[in-house]
Amino acid sequence: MSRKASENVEYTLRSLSSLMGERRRKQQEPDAASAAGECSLLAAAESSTSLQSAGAGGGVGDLERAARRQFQQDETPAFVYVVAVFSALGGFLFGYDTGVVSGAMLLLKRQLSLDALWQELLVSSTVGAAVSALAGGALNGVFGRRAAILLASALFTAGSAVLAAASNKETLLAGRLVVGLGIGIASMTVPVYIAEVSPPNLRGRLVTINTLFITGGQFFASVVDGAFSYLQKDGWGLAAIPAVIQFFGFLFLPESPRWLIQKGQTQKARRILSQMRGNQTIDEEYDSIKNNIEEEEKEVGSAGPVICRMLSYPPTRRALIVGCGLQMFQQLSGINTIMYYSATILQMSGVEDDRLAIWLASVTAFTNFIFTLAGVWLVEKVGRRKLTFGSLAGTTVALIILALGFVLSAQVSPRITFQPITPSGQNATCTSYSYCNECMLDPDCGFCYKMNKSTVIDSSCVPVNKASTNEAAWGRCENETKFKTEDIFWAYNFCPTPYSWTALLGLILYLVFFAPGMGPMPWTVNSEIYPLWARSTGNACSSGINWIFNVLVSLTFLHTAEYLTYYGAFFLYAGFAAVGLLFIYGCLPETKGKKLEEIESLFDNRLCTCGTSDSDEGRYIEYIRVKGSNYHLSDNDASDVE
Ligand SMILES: O[C@H]1[C@H](O)[C@@H](O)[C@H](O)[C@@H](O)[C@H]1O
Repeated sequence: MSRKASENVEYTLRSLSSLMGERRRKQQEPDAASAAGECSLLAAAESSTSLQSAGAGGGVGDLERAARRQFQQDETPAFVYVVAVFSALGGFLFGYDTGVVSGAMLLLKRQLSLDALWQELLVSSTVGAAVSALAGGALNGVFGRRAAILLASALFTAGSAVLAAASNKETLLAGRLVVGLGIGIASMTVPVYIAEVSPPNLRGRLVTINTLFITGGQFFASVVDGAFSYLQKDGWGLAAIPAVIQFFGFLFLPESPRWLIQKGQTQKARRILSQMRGNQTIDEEYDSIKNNIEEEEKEVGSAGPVICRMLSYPPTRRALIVGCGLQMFQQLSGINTIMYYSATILQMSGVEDDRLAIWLASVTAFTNFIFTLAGVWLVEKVGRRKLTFGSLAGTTVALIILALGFVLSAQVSPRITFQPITPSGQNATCTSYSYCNECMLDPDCGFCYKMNKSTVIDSSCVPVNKASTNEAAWGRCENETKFKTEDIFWAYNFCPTPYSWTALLGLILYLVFFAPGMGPMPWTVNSEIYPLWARSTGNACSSGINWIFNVLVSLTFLHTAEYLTYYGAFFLYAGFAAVGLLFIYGCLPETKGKKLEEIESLFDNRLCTCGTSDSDEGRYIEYIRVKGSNYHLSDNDASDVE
């Protein structure tokens, strides 16, 4: 801390309380000089007319508000937003390409007669993202953030073109792999880049916009899936449009000034930094970044692979554990299972029509998107730590409700009352089950039944048609168009239940709680907790962990459900989430409002002692540039401060 403090030579660091105390004292003195004195503290800001009049005429409250407005205006030139939005197109592509696969698969498995192995290969080709996210660290370090983003958008464009033109499964797989490589690079680079160009008071919000774009991409993909189901075409090629826009946009956008300073390109870095900060002087920020880089080099050295240096230097080792842990718990709390299987959960709630289920799945994606927007708003208000903790606590409760919905449904699971004769040569496993619940958990079987008012009658368990899970392989449910006219129902992967509303409630609550915190915060926090020399590598590792656990959790869901039942699987996720809560409580420090260069010191203490230093939260520090015009006011009122 003392090391960092010395960087701000021109700055006076005071607690807001003492500053406000001083202001109030002066305000109480009746002579006009007090108002003038007060204003002189702020008069260094370039256009301080409004402040002066507020200070002289209105009270301290008006003065504070005017100052806050003034400085917030000063610190956010539109250019930073443009840069953030162009970068976040990478998030949109990440969301679109991961989201579009489920709908596309429904069509493709018929058109190209894909067997289970090929379907799994195509879905899990995002594993390419894990590989490229890990490799993206070196790429970012050597060639810079801008080059990495350009490469990612080129890969997205090429991959989408291959997917759009693909007429066989091999070409599809190649296209998916290329897109997967793009997703991995974008997912680790974009948050880092946005964090590095943002002013501290907006950093959380701007990085969180990237996750907003991810969930926006997922929502858009679900709408495309719905629309394209009428056209019998898949919408994979569409991703090429934003990819091309991003590519051309980034040809004109600048490199991260922090990376440039690290590479010794100081003149260019200065120019870009001042472009990003509008009318602000950048000396302090520039010096602070530069000093920091030099000190880090002295302290940690520059020999050996970055990951080894990170692991042997306690603050970065701790940051890495926190970053990777957050990404792991994000995935272990089951977000992608919820997203991929939301249509099934909705079908359990009585939605019979496939197409309606696809449309309702876009309502799920929309909920995820809208509540991520709440996260964008909350991140600079309540801070990362409280937001993540509150979000995961709510997610845990929602998972328990979801699991209870499945427990109740299992208890009233319809009995199998009709035993059709298995045609010779066919597997008889399905017909040996006694309850729908057992039948539903076997991926080879489905439940065929009639309804008498609200009671299930004449029910049987029969093998599913391998080519289309909408029909049975033989028997009454063999022909989709025919059985629908005869009032016979087919349930694959679910059972009719009167408790479906509990699962539905759990699903909605899950998204409402997960989306503002656990969705975006792992990305946001990772973009800020590593010092510059370790930032690319730290983000590469944590993004890699995110992708590895993403693939693990989504691919194992059906098997987990087979062994543990649906409610077992959701209780398991709730258990992981509960462990995640302890981890966040103990280990995640608050980074809100801090300069990137200050954050390393938050990891100076032994890991998992954050919970004990909570009393520090709520004390806000204000930097005042005595000469010059940089000025930070915390978002919080003086009354928040002890
Ligand atoms: O932060 C994102 C977001 O929450 C997405 O909805 C999810 O699919 C991703 O896996 C996650 O990393």
